Amino acid sequence: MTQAPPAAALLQGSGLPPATLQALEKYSLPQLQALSLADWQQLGLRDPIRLYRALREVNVPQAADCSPQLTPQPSSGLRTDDDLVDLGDDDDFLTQDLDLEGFADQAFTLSPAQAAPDATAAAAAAGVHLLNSLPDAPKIRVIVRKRPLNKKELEKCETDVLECDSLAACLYVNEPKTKVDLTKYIERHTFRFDDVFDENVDNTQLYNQAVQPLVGTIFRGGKGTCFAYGQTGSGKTYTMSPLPLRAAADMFAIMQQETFANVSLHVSCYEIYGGKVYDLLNGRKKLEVREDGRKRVQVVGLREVGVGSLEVLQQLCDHAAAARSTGSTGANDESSRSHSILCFALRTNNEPPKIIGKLSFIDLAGSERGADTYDNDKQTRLEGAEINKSLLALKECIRALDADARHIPFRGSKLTEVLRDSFVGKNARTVMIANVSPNSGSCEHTLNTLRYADRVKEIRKPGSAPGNPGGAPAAAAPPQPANGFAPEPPQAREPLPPRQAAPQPAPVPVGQQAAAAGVQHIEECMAAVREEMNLLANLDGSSGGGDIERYCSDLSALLAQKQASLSQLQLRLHAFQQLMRTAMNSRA
Ligand SMILES: Nc1ncnc2c1ncn2[C@@H]1O[C@H](COP(=O)(O)OP(=O)(O)OP(=O)(O)O)[C@@H](O)[C@H]1O
Repeated sequence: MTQAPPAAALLQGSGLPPATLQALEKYSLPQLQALSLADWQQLGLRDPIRLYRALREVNVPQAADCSPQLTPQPSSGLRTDDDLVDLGDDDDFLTQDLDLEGFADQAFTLSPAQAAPDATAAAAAAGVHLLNSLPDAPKIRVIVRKRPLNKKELEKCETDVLECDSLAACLYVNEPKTKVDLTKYIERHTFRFDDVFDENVDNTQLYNQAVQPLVGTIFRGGKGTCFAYGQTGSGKTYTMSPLPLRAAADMFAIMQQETFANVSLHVSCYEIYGGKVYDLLNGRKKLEVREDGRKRVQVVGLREVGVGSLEVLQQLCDHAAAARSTGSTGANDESSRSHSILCFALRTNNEPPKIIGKLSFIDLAGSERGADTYDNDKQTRLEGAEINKSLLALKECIRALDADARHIPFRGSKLTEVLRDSFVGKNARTVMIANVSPNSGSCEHTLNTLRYADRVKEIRKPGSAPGNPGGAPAAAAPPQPANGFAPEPPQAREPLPPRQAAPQPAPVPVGQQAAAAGVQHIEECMAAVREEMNLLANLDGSSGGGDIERYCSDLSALLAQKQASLSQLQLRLHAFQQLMRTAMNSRA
């Protein structure tokens, strides 16, 4: 313990209770500064929020010594001055509409100093150029990434069932099927997204094309969210893990310009596992999610760390990755069963600090859960049901956001609850990356992933460009940022055709088509039963009124789906009967 002057002496008259001041006799300001609110609580310091505010009022020197470490802390190069931030309790730190005060009137142009030909000016100029070159991101962008066949799949002589047409942003799935007479055939499904990346596209290309525009978004006072969805082993982590570093490199470059001299980058990282939230930068500390008086959801006590370099960020990412939990399931031994969320915040350095932009990267849990329902114990089943619930809720929220719906069902899961702040607001932008495996053995899961992604964006009417949902007129397009920066318009793509996920049957005789329709119906029924079982398993975990209400509404949605499927089958059968009659009449 250091012999520096006790914090108590500097905090006399700050309004802190005598008991707290007495406890502070043991600590210096730098020591306190190096700890989080949670650490203070562990040290027995009462009322940490008041303490934090009192510390803000005194001229707190930079932390030179981080001695009383209670929890694992990434060490070298860390800026600890903002470790004390508690997103959950201080309103100054989270604003519904991000605060661009001080930036609002500034155009991103070179100052005379920046125009001077020295290294600093050149870096600043590069930052200006980079920001100006980033187009505004569309409101919701859905892309698909196919991974290559892996060694194991090649050894098993599995075929590649995916064909990508990147120019047309189309993906074709050649699904191997068996007819009722046991002959084999291929059913071809066509999907179209905002972008389709084949196995030759590397992480750099993916970042530049799909994710980098989000960096521009956050420097213009917006919020960016990028998440990866897909079955276990489809490449979510491979895709997501380099993105934060690449984004941070661009952020640091942009921050070289004078306009952002007073802005610094901060990161937090947490995991949602079984509906509970764990801090990945604070020894997997369990965190509570609460709604504050202004109905804003806060992750209380989440540790946020100032990041001054890519090296430090790399260390933090490694630390978080190691802390992320994996479980063993019947579906995959190394399956990741949690959602991990890494969140960047751009803050001003003045007091109180203001957030000017937020960027979140989410590596979702594996989307496949059917196998868990049968193969594993109750705990695993419950986890699977929780994951299903959150993925369903996520889809519904994005669909509602894209449709500018008045009610967004954020309360549907913990995941959507904590993401609410990232999704809402006129300058919120989302990129969904659907990862798919190419092997024939994964065909069913691949189709499920593509249908999920397709549903996320299906409600955009033909004629509406990405980011301009529902074919709304130009006046309803995302507004210009307040800072005067004029972004390039989102890249125009020809209007999306109506939903194309419905299987296109190969030209086979009418009788076989009818049988195939029957088989498809059986498969849909089985999927619905599995879904119902998941809902029930989930209900099993608790008997709260909210859960029962959710169960009823989920089940009711499922039943509606079943009814629609039955009606569709009846229509198809009727059409087949007509065709058969016509054929028989023409023969007679
Ligand atoms: N585009 C790609 N190019 C080359 N290899 C890839 C690609 N995508 C994934 N892989 C490889 O495939 C394997 C599985 O990828 P990854 O771990 O990212 O899957 P995941 O979807 O995150 O799975 P989980 O849900 O279990 O975490 C890894 O060995 C990874 O290196």
